[in-house]
Formats: sequence, structure tokens, C-alpha cells
Amino acid sequence: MAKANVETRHFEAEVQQLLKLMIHSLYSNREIFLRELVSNASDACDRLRFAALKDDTLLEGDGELEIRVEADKDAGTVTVSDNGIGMSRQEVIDNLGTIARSGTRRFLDSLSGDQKKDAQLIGQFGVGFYSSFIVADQVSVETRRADEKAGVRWSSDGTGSYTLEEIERESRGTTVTLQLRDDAVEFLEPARLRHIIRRYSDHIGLPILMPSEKEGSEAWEKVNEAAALWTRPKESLKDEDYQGFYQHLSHDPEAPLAWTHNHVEGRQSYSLLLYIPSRAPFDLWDRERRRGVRLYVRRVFIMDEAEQLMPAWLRFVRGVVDSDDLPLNVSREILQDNRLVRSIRAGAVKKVLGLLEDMARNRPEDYARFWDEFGQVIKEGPAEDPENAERIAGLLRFASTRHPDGQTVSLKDYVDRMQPDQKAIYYVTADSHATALNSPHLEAFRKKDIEVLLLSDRVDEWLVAHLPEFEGKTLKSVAQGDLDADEVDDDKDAEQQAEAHKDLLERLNKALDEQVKEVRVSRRLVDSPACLVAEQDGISLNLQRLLKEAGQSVPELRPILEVNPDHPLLTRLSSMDEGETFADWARVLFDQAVLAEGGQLDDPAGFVRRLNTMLVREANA
Ligand SMILES: Nc1ncnc2c1ncn2[C@@H]1O[C@H](COP(=O)(O)OP(=O)(O)OP(=O)(O)O)[C@@H](O)[C@H]1O
Repeated sequence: MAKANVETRHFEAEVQQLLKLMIHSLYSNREIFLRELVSNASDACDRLRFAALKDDTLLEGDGELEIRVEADKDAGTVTVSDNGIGMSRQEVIDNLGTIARSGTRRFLDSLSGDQKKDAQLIGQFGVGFYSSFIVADQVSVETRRADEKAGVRWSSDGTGSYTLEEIERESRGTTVTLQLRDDAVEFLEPARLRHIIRRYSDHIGLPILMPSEKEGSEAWEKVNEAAALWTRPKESLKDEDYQGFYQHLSHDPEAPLAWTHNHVEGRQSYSLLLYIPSRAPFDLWDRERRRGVRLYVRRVFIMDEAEQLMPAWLRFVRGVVDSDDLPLNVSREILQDNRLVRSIRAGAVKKVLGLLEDMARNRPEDYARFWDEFGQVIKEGPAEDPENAERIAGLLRFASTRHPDGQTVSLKDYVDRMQPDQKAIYYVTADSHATALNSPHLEAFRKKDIEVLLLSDRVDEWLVAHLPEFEGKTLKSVAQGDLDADEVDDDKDAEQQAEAHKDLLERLNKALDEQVKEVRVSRRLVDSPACLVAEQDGISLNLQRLLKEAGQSVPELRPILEVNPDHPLLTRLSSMDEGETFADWARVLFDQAVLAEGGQLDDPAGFVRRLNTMLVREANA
């Protein structure tokens, strides 16, 4: 090769940062470099196999995809090669000179600057190709893309720049050669390499070959199991196998919380291996982001992020679906509306439901962790998946007046604790936990020792709108419509009170005509002077606020103001003549009720002015 061909380029700044960090941090877990290289080789083979479905000339007559690992003691090198898709010159520049991969970016973002801690982090993340420099002081990559003639050699000592040159390369695919550092010669031992491959890469579905150990033999031997992990019988797999595969799949540094592995036979056959991660991704809220599940057809990788295989309310589930029945040339468009896909998805959802139910029953601590991470997404379920609403409802957890700290109460717990004559499951919605917990609407319920669920997640309004009942018990807001006999303060007879305070109510109705639909005597209040109530069939005040915030137009629904005539403020009001002072007090009463709901005042300055006038008058009295 003419040296004139050699081009020197600089790494992106972050790559330099990363490389420096890796080279200077020694740590116990550096053997992961091999896992990373084998994982890349396996991905490259998967991609070739997929591309060859459309154009089998890409295989160039060599369809036996495999990975070879070899140590050369004399040269001090370890080589990992594959006959996968390979890389073009531009791809080499893009992939091996920048930080393309989101996992590595996240890793960099999480660096603390403390070398010891950061070194541990690298071990957990595994930072892909660049981890070669943990054990090597010179790395070369020779590669030829399956549909190109010329090959490329990339070469670097990991200190800021790399060189590129065109090469002739007969075989398609990629060869990575590591010139080991003096302190990493242990990786020249074939036994050590075999051990690492079995430990981290046994689940890879391709053969990983190493030169035979037999004296004088030229043959290559398969080192790993080489059957895609999900195709293997459950009995033959250990937790470590599942965890290793999860890492390969997700690059999540944490072990998964749970998994379910099934081979389904019947009208159609497929395998499922689905994982619940331990931690929510940062973009969990994005309903479009379903990176979840990989689709294979008869062991051939078809696509990542097959969003049709999981509903949005399970978008955090990761894993593999391998169908025996879908066509190999299946596209995203076909997946959109395919009977087989619908039935696989239904089956997958049932398996995940079963997994979560089992975790809730038998591993309550893990379930609590799961709920903290993913509960809000599960709450989208009943609306989205009416067919499974009852089972999803069983998985829900809420805070309640009895257990206000954290979301731990299931609907089943609630129902089991209901008062003998209690008919409904009561809840209050608010935009914060404190607002819910201190809502005046709870007063009568507290007095009668009726538990109320405290709902303050944004999704809760959406949830209760689609969950009318659980085990035959209606879910009912404490802040909407009239209350039933079992819910009210028995000491109060509303009709009698309404009659007794007719005059006051009339005057309040007149004073607050613009603000409220009606002023009436409350049976909910014990200590507070007033509260707002929405109509039974209308939308709740909290939801009205949420919709407004989201920029949606909401019909102007005026609330009902309920007052507690026994409260001293009301007593005082009833003895007051109509006039400016009465109007101010009435308005303050209303504004307070809005505030207690967590609402926004239309005219906050007016509220302050009126309140101050009242206070000054009191002070001077
Ligand atoms: N053996 C290979 N054959 C073909 N392309 C490769 C090979 N090794 C690496 N690459 C390319 O280089 C890119 C960067 O590799 P790196 O290991 O740094 O991250 P990654 O494998 O992309 O991470 P992830 O596994 O999260 O996708 C890969 O995405 C791939 O496009």
C-alpha cells in the first residue's frame, strides 16, 4: 500500500476525553472489551443477514456468518473478526471517530470527575468499540462493506488521532486487531479468552470460533453455545445468562428487575423473551418512543424498536419476539395491520401482566420499585387497553388517606378495608399530593373514617375517566356531584340547614353570581368554611385546569360553591348587611376555596386587596 494514501484525522473532542479516561483508569473489569467487540461483530452479521433478504448477492456465496477470535502470542495481538456487513470509509469515520452511540453519550454525561468512580462506571456501561483501548495501545480495524470493492484500514494508538487508508481486502466484514499493552498479556491465553466468551457472549446466536487447542490442528472450534438465547429451553438457562443477554440487548448497566421467557405453540408459534428494566429511561414520557422489542423471524433479525409488538402503556418493556409465521420480508407497514402481529402482541401483553402480577404477589419490594419507576405509564393502560383493564386495575397502586406516603395501596387492599355500608371507592384528584391530602373535601370522610385515594399524577384524571369500577365497586370523586348517605356528616341535615340559612344562601348566590353556578349548604365539610364541587357528570375542576394548561379549550364550567354554615366565618357573614363588605367577604370565601383546590385565582391582586381590607378592619375594630 502506498503510504501516500494515508490520511490522519482527529477524534471528536469527547472521544479523546473518553479514551484518556479509559486508558488511565485501570480496573478489575477490563475483560469486557471482548464482550463489546463480539457484540459489534454479532450486530454486523445480523445486519448483513437482514440486508441479504432483499439482495442475496451481498452474501457473495458465503452465508455462514461467524465470528473468529484469535490470539497471537508472538505478535502480542488479539484479533476479533467477522464476516458481517463491514463498513464503508464514511461509516468508519462516523462510527470510529465520533461518539455515535447514545449509551456512550449517557456514560459521558454521568461522569463525576472522580477517577475511581468513573472507572467503575465504564465497567458497567461497557463503552463499545473504544473499550479496546483499555487493553491495547494500538488498535487497527480492517473492513470492507459487503456492497463495496475497496476496503479501509483504521488505525490508532488512542491518543487524539487516527489514520485511514484504502486497502485491498478480499473477504467482506471486519477484523479488529488489538496490540495488547504490556500489562494485558493475560489476554493472549486462549483459555482466558474462551472463558470470557462463555461468560459474556454465550447467548450470541452465531458461532464464535477459536483455533483448536489440539496440537497441530488447523481447525477452528466453536466456543459458545451459538443458539440464540431465546430459542434455548428455559431449564438450560441460568439467571446470569438472562442478565447477560439483557445487557447485550439494552446496554443498561443495571440488571433487569424481572423477565419472562416463553415458547408459544398453537395456531402460530413464537418465542418471547421480555424484560422489565430496573430504571425508567429519561424519555419514558414520550409515548412515541418505544425502543422496546426486537423482532426476529425464524431467528433472523428483522428490526429494532418494533413498536407494534407492545402497546404504549408497556413501552418500557425490552426484549425479543421471534415469530415462526411472519414473512421474512415483513416491513413496518405490514406490521401495522397484521393479524399475526395483533395476536402476538395480545399474547405478549398477557405474559407481561402475568409477570407483574407475580412480582406484586411474591416480590413486593421489587414491585414497589417497579411502581415508582413505571407506575405512571401503567396508569395509561385501562384507557388504552379496555380488554385488560380489570387486570391492569389490579396492578395499580395509590396513595390514600390511610397510607399517604408513597403509592402503595392497591384497589384490592382498599376494597378489603371498606366500611360495611360503604358503596364506592372514593378518590380525590389534585395537581399535587399536598393539595390532595389537605383537600377540604376529605373532611366528612375523615370523620367517618372512610379511606380516600389521593390522586395527584397528571395521568390520574385520564385513568379514572376510563376506570369506572373495580370488582363491582364504582370509583367516585369526593369532589363531584352529590354525596350519598354513607359519605356525609350525619350530624347535618342538608335540607333543614338549607332552610335555616335560606337568606344567607340567597345573598351569597347573588354576590357570586359571576363566579359560581350555585351556592349551597355542604354535607362534606367539617372544619373548612367552603369548598368547590363539580357536577357529577361534568369534568372535574382539576381536569379543567390540566386541559387549560395543555392549551386546550375548555368550556367555561362554573363550579358549585358549598359552604359550611356552622363555620364562624359564615355565622359572621349571615349577620352582616348586604353591601361592599359582604361582597368582599363572599369573594374571599370563594377565592379561598379555589386556592384550597390547587387552582389559580382569576384576580390574585384583587384577592390580596380584599383580604388586607378585611384584616385592617379587624385590626381597627
Ligand atoms: N465489527 C463491526 N462491523 C461493522 N460495523 C461495526 C463493527 N464494530 C463497530 N461497528 C460500527 O461502529 C459503531 C460504533 O460501535 P460501538 O461499539 O462504539 O457502539 P455500538 O455498537 O453502536 O453501540 P450499540 O451496541 O449501543 O449499538 C457501531 O454502531 C457499528 O455501526
